[in-house]
Amino acid sequence: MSHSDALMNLHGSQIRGYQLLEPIGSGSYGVVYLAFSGPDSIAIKVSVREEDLLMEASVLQQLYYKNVSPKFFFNDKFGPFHTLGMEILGPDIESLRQKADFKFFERPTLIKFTYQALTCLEALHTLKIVHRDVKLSNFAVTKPTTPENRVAVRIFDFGLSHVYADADGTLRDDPRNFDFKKMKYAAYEPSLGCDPMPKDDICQLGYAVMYAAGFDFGKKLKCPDDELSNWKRELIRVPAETLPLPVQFMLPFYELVGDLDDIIPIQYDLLKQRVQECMPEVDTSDLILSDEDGRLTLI
Ligand SMILES: Nc1ncnc2c1ncn2[C@@H]1O[C@H](COP(=O)(O)OP(=O)(O)OP(=O)(O)O)[C@@H](O)[C@H]1O
Repeated sequence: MSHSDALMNLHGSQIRGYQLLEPIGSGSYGVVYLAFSGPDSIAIKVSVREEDLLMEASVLQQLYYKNVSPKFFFNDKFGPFHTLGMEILGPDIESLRQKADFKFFERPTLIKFTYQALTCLEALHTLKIVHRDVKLSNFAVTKPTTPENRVAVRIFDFGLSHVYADADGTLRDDPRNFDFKKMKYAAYEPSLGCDPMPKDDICQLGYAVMYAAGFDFGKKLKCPDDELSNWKRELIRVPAETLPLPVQFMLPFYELVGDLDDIIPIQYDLLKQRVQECMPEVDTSDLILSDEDGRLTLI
């Protein structure tokens, strides 16, 4: 059996006293299992990529008290695999988008998601860590705990993350040498070959929000490279003329994203203020995962 087949067939295995049940998600390099020990349930990611998993464990440890990511429980070896035990989250934002009417979120949901996702990125960037893989499927909501099913946005999957600077601000190289030019949804500057920086995470968040609003981002990504690159550049230069219709109402946010650079510190409060300005009546903390007859809707 190959390693990737074995990764999918760990049901019943015991890791650190937890019994693995069914896989609840999988990505390019890992499978995430639901695991139980008595009444406790957690998520365990099992992967063959040691370096990425160690990076992920380190980021989760640093974010433990920030309430922006799943809580870290352990990392360990399991035969040829590497494992990461963490708090179990609710559904990821991409699967919730797929379940939404017409496969896009209503405007208030977009505002709440963007606002809370910015809080997640701020916590990460404060640690001088850049995520580099910001997309809807790398955000999830917490498991609902209140009777009205209130949830909060969390960021996860730090396999591509990088500590981009030392405490004194000296920039650090990543020996893994990922080629972000090949990532179709890379922000404009990384798509030209520049190292991704915090502003690029926010730019990618802007793309994710367009997609969540119903813009056919998949089709855009299939454009020839030159056309795609021009569009990304124009989005920064003249957002009012370039923004797709479903997110025109968020122009104040996109204008500020277009002004970000790598020198001036990012003003997260101002970004969040701009998001709020787009719909002042929306309470950005009031995110609900409604469950009507088993149909999950993020509102
Ligand atoms: N803590 C968690 N709780 C619940 N589900 C999770 C958790 N972590 C990950 N998942 C699920 O597992 C899926 C895969 O996880 P993740 O994205 O971390 O794996 P990956 O191999 O790094 O993926 P990618 O190909 O995106 O890099 C996620 O989309 C999500 O549905």
